[in-house]
Amino acid sequence: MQALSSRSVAGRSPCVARAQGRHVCVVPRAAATVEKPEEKVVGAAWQFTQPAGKGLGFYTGAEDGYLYVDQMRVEDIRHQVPESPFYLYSKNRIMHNYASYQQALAGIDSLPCYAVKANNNLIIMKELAAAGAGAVLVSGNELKMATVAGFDPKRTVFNGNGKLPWELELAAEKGVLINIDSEFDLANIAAAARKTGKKVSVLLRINPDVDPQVHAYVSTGLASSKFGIRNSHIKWFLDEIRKEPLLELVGVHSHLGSTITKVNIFRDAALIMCDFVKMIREEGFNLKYLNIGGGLGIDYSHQGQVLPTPTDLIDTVRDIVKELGLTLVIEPGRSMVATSCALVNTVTGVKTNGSKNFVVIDGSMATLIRPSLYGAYQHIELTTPSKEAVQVFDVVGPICESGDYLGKDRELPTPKAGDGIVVHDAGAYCMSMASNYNLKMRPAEYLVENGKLRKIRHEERLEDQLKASFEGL
Ligand SMILES: Cc1ncc(COP(=O)(O)O)c(C=O)c1O
Ligand SMILES: N[C@@H](CCCC[NH3+])C(=O)O
Repeated sequence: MQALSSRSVAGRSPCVARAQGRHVCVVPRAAATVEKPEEKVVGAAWQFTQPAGKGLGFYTGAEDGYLYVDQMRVEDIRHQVPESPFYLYSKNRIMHNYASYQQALAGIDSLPCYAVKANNNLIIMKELAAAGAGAVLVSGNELKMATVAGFDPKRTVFNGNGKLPWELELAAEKGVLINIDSEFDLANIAAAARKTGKKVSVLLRINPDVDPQVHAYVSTGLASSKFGIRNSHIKWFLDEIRKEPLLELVGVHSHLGSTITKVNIFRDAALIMCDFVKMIREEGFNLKYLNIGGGLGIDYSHQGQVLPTPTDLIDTVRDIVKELGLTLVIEPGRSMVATSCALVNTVTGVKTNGSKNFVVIDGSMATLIRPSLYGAYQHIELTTPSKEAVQVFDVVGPICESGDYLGKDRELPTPKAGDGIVVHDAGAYCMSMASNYNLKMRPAEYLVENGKLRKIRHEERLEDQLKASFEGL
């Protein structure tokens, strides 16, 4: 390993408790007025005005025990909103999370790209684009949506192991940075460049083969991964790129995985990438970008877990980026939006099978699949204080699958039909992974913004499904 590996990271701030998740504080109550869902013009970059923990995002009121979002009671919102379940977001929290990355990146050349796959709500994308974020995309439709949202295509990265010719042509046309994932992907990117006549800036996606210590389904940077090039073939890739006058190799990319909770993992990978950068430069390429992907985890446990912040993450690679004179590209998704949202559900009923108690709610694995798919924990609580007996419940949906659950073995005050119950940290990979299984309709989305409730996406209707089936009504 080269010089950097033996050095400690100068100026690294100690890990501090993440200012995310549930906070307890007293705030004045605001009435829940719903704004009409029509589009709003997005103004200049949003100014962050509230410090974390003071009515920022979701928290329990210390005096009344109600669940709040910013200054509004979730229970009041629930009574204003006709649909259930629905996703409820705090704009303050989203912009605070983005501002945390901006602050962390101070002092280095950087391109923070929001991973649209985490949440592709157009209004949320518009807010982040207006605040100056770039975007990381994995499909042509994400690119189209990002363009509508106002992201500058030249500040977007197109990633993926199965990019289609039409998607690559669109990306080439718009001047998007494109990651090379394999031999065939390189051939397709070159073909797109030739077809459009555009010069394309490309990055090589390299697997540093560092274990991110996460669920196998969200681990992406090992040598065994389906993503990225074969490292042993790197010279072949360089030779092929050299032969293509319309391709310019401008950087290297790695993405280790998601829900990562230790920043030394990012440093280990960055050091390996540093060796690749040096080797590629020696081959005569003028690299500008080191893209370390996304992957920073959040405290889903709500137990005050001490997790690294964006500053901890950036500080761990700061010296590497500076020494190499590169622009650092980051691709956060989860850590930008997860904590900004709760899925608000209604209790349908409570039952027992003799050995287990169940709270049956109207949300399900179709609305939010992470617990069913990964066994992921997302914190669950009632929207109102309760003096009912606390029991252990599985919180389940109505889908015709035994794997349809939102939480297992949760201690909750016994709720009754009609009560509000939320699944926390639902801003990332929840709505964007929702489905129509059992013909459940994907839910509406609401945003709390400046003390007001704004509908930012309609609930899907059965008519939409019938139209897609050429039937209409
Ligand atoms: C290439 C790439 N970049 C960025 C992300 C975003 O990751 P996260 O949401 O964990 O920050 C992902 C998803 O894991 C990804 O595959
Ligand atoms: N969908 C996953 C994350 C996948 C990240 C994309 N590579 C999750 O919910 O945790």
